[in-house]
Amino acid sequence: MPRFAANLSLMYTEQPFLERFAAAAADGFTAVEYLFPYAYAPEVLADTLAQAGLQQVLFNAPPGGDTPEAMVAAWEEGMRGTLCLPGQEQVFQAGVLQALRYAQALRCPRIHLMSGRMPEGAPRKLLEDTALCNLRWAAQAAADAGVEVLIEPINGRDMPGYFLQTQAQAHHLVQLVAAPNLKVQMDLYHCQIVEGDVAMKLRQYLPTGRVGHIQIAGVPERHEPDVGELNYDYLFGVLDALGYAGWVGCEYRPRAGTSQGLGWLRRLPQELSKK
Ligand SMILES: O=C(O)C(=O)CO
Repeated sequence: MPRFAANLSLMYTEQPFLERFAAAAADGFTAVEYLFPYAYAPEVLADTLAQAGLQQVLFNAPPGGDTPEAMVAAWEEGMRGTLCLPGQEQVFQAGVLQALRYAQALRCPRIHLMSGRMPEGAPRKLLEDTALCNLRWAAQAAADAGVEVLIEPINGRDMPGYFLQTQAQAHHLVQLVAAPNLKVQMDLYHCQIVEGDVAMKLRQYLPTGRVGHIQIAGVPERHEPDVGELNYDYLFGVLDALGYAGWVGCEYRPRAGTSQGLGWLRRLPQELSKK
């Protein structure tokens, strides 16, 4: 069975952020991911992880902005990364360097670079060239720090105009850059909304070795993975059959209480998550 990480941006929101770590550990998780660490000093987060006995497996580079306040403002204004944005290269690079500093302090092996929303009227080729240039730079900077960088296709219903929406688009960029530490973050929720055929997409892409992280949620409401149009018991079997050894991030909004909603996990025939 896969190894599951709690996503502390969407789960345990009943509690203040720093208390979510202990709550996840109390429910048996040994790993966490979340969107952004920048509102807290890295030492505070490292201590919180250590006290809860958790490992950090993923977080995002800044969505835009160059201070914690500006990053929050950028997110609230709808910025969803700068990877594909011409003219934002310096903001992109500063954000990656900031993320790598946190990754080292938190011993986190991978970071997600959000690709951004397409500016109206911008030619896709220009955005793709910008993304490629930025990815080459980021993969090298991250390799020097021993960290993987990920890009993720995200559905355009949740993020209208998002640059990367299909698995094929993300894998195309990863193949062009051809850096061993650049991979795709495959969120099965987004995959089902945009293109469907999820089991076959797993069978197509996992054997390439280009998928570095998986995330899950029920479709269409992004609740627990035991509700909605995807059959996750079946998909977890597909992951096992394909020998997927990475983490599966639980990036969903609990319907009515995070711990109360973990029945789907408790019913799985294995320890809750493995180191
Ligand atoms: O919205 C998502 O799926 C993300 O992973 C954002 O980082």
